[in-house]
Amino acid sequence: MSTTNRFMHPRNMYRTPPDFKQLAAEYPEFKKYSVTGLNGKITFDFKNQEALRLLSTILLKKDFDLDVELPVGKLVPTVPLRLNYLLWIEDLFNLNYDSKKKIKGIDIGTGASCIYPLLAAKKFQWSMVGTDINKDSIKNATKNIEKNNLQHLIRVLEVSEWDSLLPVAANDHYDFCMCNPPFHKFSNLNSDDDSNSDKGVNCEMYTVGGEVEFIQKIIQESETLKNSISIYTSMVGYKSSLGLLKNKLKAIGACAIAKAGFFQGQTARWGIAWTFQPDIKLKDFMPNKEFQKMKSQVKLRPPVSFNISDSYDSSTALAKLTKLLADLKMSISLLKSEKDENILFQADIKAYENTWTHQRRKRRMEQKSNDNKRQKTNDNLSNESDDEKVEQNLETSANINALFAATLVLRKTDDTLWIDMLHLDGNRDNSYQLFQFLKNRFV
Ligand SMILES: C[S@@+](CC[C@H](N)C(=O)[O-])C[C@H]1O[C@@H](n2cnc3c(N)ncnc32)[C@H](O)[C@@H]1O
Repeated sequence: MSTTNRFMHPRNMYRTPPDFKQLAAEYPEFKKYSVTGLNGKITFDFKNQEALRLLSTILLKKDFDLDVELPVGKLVPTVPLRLNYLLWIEDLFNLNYDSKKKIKGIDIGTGASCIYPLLAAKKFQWSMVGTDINKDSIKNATKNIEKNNLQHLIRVLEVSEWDSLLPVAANDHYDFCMCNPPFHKFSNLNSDDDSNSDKGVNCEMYTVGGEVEFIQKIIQESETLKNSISIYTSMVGYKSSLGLLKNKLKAIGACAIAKAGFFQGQTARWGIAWTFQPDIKLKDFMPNKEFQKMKSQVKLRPPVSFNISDSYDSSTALAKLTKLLADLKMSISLLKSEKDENILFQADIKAYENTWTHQRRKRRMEQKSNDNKRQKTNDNLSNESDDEKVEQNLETSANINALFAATLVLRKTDDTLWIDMLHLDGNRDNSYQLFQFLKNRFV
């Protein structure tokens, strides 16, 4: 799993990226946009819109058996992001509904691809109404629905910019609504402010007040429609919009509000959901936060220990350990051993820089840099620049946060000397490297 894909939804099949080699072998047109490196690895040109169009078309066919036409000049929908959003909505239904319940939803601004209704119908058998203001998009969306024989589950509606965003008649009930709104404000047109955004035609990506105004309109309509839709949701393009929208929802008395983070490749998007039904539960999906929580839960770890070679007695081992720690420029605060005679040394240690890997190389480089400095000083004796001093100060202040901290213990049981590292906190790779470094010097 690549670093950027580990925050995808756990059920998102693209956590394991597509096998580009296999795609190039199966789809000859794919080769046009991929380059085979000397190591045989295939790299795909993700910046090229034509390449992305082809990739999305292939993935929809291969993984969902959907025949989809993505017209030139229209937004190219990337499949992993669309799936992340739908899977979160599915999570919300899993929390509230029994799995057999038939689900009915609205997709505001379905686009020329009609991607959300197609995926929702094919993958979950949800029945969907998609809306759009663009005639050509509606035409192409209809074509895509017919090509896949999904007319019994999907209907599209051409609406006007001035109509309500939610086409809900009196006595209608929908289980949810979703929306991938035009994110940008018209004032930002051509400002190139989001290099990650999918390239689409203007009305697909731009709207008068940007996404906040667009979603606020959904919020206002929801205030009137209330329980006619059980769960209201929208995708959010800018994280900064989330707070504003949440406040608005609190002000109108939404019973529950939840947020989501959709992370895929280099693109991050967010989601917001709300309900006016007190019996509906909502839950956040913030995979990056859960990852941070998991990391902090492994802070306290069992001791990592090794026993010291017989060639050391207590005093030579203690002398060597204190010298090593001093040479490694670690911060050491000695801890009282609570009268346990077997504990020869106990201290909280903190490392601010990695001084234990590539020691020989570092010594050589230090030597070289000292020689250069000496030469420079000789050339220009009293001319140490203020810039250099500033740089040194910056370096020191940048190191204020420790790389990791641990408690280090040297103890004796029977006739054996032990070193333990416990309560490891911070960068685990670095702390294990230090552990290995000490072990190599004592074993
Ligand atoms: C960012 S695109 C999303 C397209 C598609 N849902 C997707 O995810 O690829 C936004 C869509 O909203 C449509 N749109 C803009 N204003 C609208 C409105 N007032 N009512 C319905 N759709 C609208 C645009 O034409 C465009 O197709």
